Amino acid sequence: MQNKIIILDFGSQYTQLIARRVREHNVYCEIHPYHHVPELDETVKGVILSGSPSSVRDENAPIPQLNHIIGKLPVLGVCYGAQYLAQSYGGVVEASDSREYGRANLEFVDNKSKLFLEVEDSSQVWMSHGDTIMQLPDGFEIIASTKDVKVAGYHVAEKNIYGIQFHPEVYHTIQGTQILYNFLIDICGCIQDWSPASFVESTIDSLKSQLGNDKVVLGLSGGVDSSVAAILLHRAIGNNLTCIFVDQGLLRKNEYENVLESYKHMGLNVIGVNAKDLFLGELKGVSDPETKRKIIGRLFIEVFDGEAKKIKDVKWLAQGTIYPDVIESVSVNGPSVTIKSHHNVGGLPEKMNLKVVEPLRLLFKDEVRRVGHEMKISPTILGRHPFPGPGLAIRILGDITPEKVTLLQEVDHIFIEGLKSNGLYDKVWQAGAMLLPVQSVGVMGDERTYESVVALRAVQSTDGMTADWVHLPYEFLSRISNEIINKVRGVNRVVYDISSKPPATIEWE
Ligand SMILES: Nc1ncnc2c1ncn2[C@@H]1O[C@H](COP(=O)(O)OP(=O)(O)OP(=O)(O)O)[C@@H](O)[C@H]1O
Ligand SMILES: O=c1[nH]c(=O)c2[nH+]cn([C@@H]3O[C@H](COP(=O)(O)O)[C@@H](O)[C@H]3O)c2[nH]1
Ligand SMILES: NC(=O)CC[C@H](N)C(=O)O
Ligand SMILES: [Mg+2]
Repeated sequence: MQNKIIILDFGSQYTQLIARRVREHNVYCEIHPYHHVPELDETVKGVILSGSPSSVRDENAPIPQLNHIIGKLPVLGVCYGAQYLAQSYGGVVEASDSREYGRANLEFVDNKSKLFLEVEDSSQVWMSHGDTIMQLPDGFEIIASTKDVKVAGYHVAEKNIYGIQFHPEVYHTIQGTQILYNFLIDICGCIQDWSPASFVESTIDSLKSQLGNDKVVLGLSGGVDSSVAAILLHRAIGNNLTCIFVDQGLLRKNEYENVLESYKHMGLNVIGVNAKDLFLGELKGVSDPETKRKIIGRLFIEVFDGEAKKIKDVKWLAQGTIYPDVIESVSVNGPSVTIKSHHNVGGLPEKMNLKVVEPLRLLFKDEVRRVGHEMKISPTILGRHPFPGPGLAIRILGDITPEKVTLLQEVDHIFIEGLKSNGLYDKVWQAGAMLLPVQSVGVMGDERTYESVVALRAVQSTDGMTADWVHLPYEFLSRISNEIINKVRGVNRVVYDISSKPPATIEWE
């Protein structure tokens, strides 16, 4: 990779989207919190400042250190980023009556400006701001306006700064892709060298030099991420890699056997560990979601550690951690908050004997799949729905018992097999069932029942960061609901989750 873009995050809900759009142009980028601007080397070609829920007028408004950037690299400020730059050079930003949320059209656009080459005169853009740049500092030139807002875009030639009030990263900004292309390629001079093939090559090289002749154990789950990580590592260090698949007692029905079987022909060295009693024992009576996650994270590491000791001289633990796991788990991104502690990131114990290596830590799920495809991993593995490491523990709301696990495994099995046999599995990004800590009254065979409620969830997504519920056919839902209630003892009611993410999340805990 010869070049990259740095995105400074001020906590906008769209920061991840900026990253995705940049990568869609085959340009690698990294998100950093606004208060941890990384060292710049010659590979960094430009900087994008994100939007923010804060106002530049707030007393505690986020303020970045840009001294070593401005004038040296092209900078694009988006919304808050643009407002911040304008204000910091003496411009005026006010909470004005001309707030804009949603669609707007450019009334004026200087399409001779490098940023707006090819952008059409009345191009539709997407706005989301309450503050408005009322006055620009000297040397700032307006390059776009809307009906309500005079400064929808500006350029500072002397400092190589561009600012835009609208969001080029959202799909509703129709020419956002073009605008980002102009910034990345024409203004920053990036080479479009970020591709699955280049990722595979450069990752294998850097794994080789990072790991040398060291031994590594990898947590293998049968999922997409750890399978891709395993193949990358296997190509880099061969038999110094041992994969460990843990049955934490919270897997899907028959999952343990199926997964072990599916890895048989991949040339990997895989060890299966039955740790059901350990996990279920420590989780007994625990009902707080974050506590469950932390316990599970810790136990996984204990099991990996134990297995590593048996192999001797193991120095590293590899995991299939990907970008969303990191983003949601820790507030690495400064102002964005911890949503939930993914077991493999936020759930790790403070002290660890093994050093962690995570070759996919900077990728989104769809990128991981593309990398897997590049390495010719079987479509059956790459097409699997994601399944969280804590497994059914975060789908059983409240405390966990072996009986609840068995019940939910049966429900999940009926649902997933139903999706498969009806040709719906591949149309859904992720699906599963939740066991609610709720009993409801029913009537079965003329008798009163007082039994559990389960919720089915099926979502569409590209990267797990945002998701929408799938409009599964009523006919299908009706048959599945019947089958579950008829076959699974203890369930007398099935509901379907129709919430998107945000505001909900995919898993219920
Ligand atoms: N049962 C397990 N045994 C060993 N390691 C696991 C297990 N479950 C999860 N892990 C580790 O935790 C990481 C994160 O889990 P996660 O579910 O996000 O990814 P995945 O299982 O590899 O892929 P997918 O998202 O498709 O399920 C995995 O990549 C793997 O390293
Ligand atoms: O390995 C994992 N360990 C975890 O602790 C964890 N929590 C959520 N997930 C998965 O991440 C994606 C987003 O989930 P949420 O919308 O529930 O945050 C979904 O695909 C979830 O299944 C996890 N995966
Ligand atoms: N999307 C944004 O960056 C918004 C910036 C600022 N909070 C405003 O309302 O104007
Ligand atoms: Mg998984």
